[in-house]
Amino acid sequence: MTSNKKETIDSFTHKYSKICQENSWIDPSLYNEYGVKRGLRDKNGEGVLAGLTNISLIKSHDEVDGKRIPCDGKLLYRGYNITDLVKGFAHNQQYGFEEITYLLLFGSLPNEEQLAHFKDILVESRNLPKNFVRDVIMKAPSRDIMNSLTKSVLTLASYDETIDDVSLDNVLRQCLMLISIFPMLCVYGYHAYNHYECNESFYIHRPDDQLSTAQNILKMLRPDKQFTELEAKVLDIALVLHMEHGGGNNSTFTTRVVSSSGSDTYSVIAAALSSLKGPKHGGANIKVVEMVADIKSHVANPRDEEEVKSYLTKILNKEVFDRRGLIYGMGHAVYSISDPRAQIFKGFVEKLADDRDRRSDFELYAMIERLAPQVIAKERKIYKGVSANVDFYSGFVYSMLDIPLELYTPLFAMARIVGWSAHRLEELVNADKIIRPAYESPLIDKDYRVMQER
Ligand SMILES: CC(=O)SCCNC(=O)CCNC(=O)[C@H](O)C(C)(C)COP(=O)(O)OP(=O)(O)OC[C@H]1O[C@@H](n2cnc3c(N)ncnc32)[C@H](O)[C@@H]1OP(=O)(O)O
Ligand SMILES: O=C([O-])CC(=O)C(=O)O
Repeated sequence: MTSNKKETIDSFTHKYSKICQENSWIDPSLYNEYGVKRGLRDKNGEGVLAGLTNISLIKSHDEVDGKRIPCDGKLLYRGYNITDLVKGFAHNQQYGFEEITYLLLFGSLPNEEQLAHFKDILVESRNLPKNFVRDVIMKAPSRDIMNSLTKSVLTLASYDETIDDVSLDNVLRQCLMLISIFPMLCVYGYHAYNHYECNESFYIHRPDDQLSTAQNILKMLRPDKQFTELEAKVLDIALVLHMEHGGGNNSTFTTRVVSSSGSDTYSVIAAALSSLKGPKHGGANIKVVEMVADIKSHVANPRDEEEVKSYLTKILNKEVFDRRGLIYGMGHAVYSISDPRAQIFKGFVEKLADDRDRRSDFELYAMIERLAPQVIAKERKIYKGVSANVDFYSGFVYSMLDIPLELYTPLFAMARIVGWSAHRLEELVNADKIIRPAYESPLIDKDYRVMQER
């Protein structure tokens, strides 16, 4: 674009964005007047009921004498406590991602034979169309691997002759294919970016049919294909913790909404990915790591609580960092006292940090986790507690596995594709009704005026 053209457009958008701001503004008091729940949530954090699901259950409070009393967060996948599931496969020295995929999609834990067969099916489903890496992934590589993943998903639709068939067996086939190829789409997308934009060497390692999803991610990522058992097990747990979180989280609700219009699997998943990458949702894991780096580079003594507190206050007041006023990795739309997934991360992050010589970083994270709720409560009106969410420690864990920052949110997607798939199937089986909430409007009638009279 010539600099003249750019100036013309910039001056138009500068002027008209102010007009948009003025004409789009709705008096916040009208939300109360019309009984509209901002963000579809009550002030105490309870979401508007939008559906029923058997896939997972999230508990954040107890009902005592008709009152909501916040409690430690609890998450059940198909009725099983996430903490027990993780303990179960970790105790058996197994990888959990494939087993929990089976559980979330089909509703029950697999026996050995069912799991072995299911793993074979995932391997069989892991097929990229001929030359897809060359023709799609290597074209216009971007630092934003979520966008590159979305591009790949939408392009895959062109290779599917039954794209519009929303019968369950076809949708399940499409979902299994996406679940098994997401790691390739993300890791190869990163390699293309790293080569073309960062001048690094380009290599494509193929996944190994005998390895688990977590092992294959590390194998495809590393130049020498090498990783330790501990690294792969830690990544596997991280994947399991991110697989599913009810029907109401922003990306799964998007899955439900777009599925309800009758759209195809590729479009549904592209929409869910677009939701997940937002910094208030899955994109927060990148932001947390950037925020902690920013704190380290601006606070003279990161061990000094008062200095860290004062910097966190500046973040909240939009004076520093990305000036959005958010302390990333803290707070949740549902949980108040704790997010069980953050607790599980915390259970092993300290030991991992000691192993990796990152003790001082761990201490800073732990300090932020302790101070942020106090700072947020002081500066904002809090109706329920604020605590660390799943995104708080995940990025730190990935950094200790030497996973590049660009892949943090894509890793969330590689796991959540399973939850989205289960919800898409559940929506198609049960609801079969277009989702269409209502918007109240304070508009008044205006008389139309022809162009010459305006
Ligand atoms: C996988 C996931 O999606 S987990 C969430 C990942 N996102 C983040 O970590 C980003 C930081 N956190 C946030 O932005 C928020 O906590 C959210 C979006 C997750 C939840 O927001 P809400 O549902 O509005 O939470 P809640 O009702 O408890 O918030 C009360 C007030 O505190 C503010 N608040 C909550 N958490 C934070 C935070 N981390 N930083 C700054 N302000 C916060 C809210 O903006 C809200 O203020 P408002 O009424 O002026 O809008
Ligand atoms: O439930 C939410 O709103 C966000 C969340 O934690 C998730 O999707 O994992």
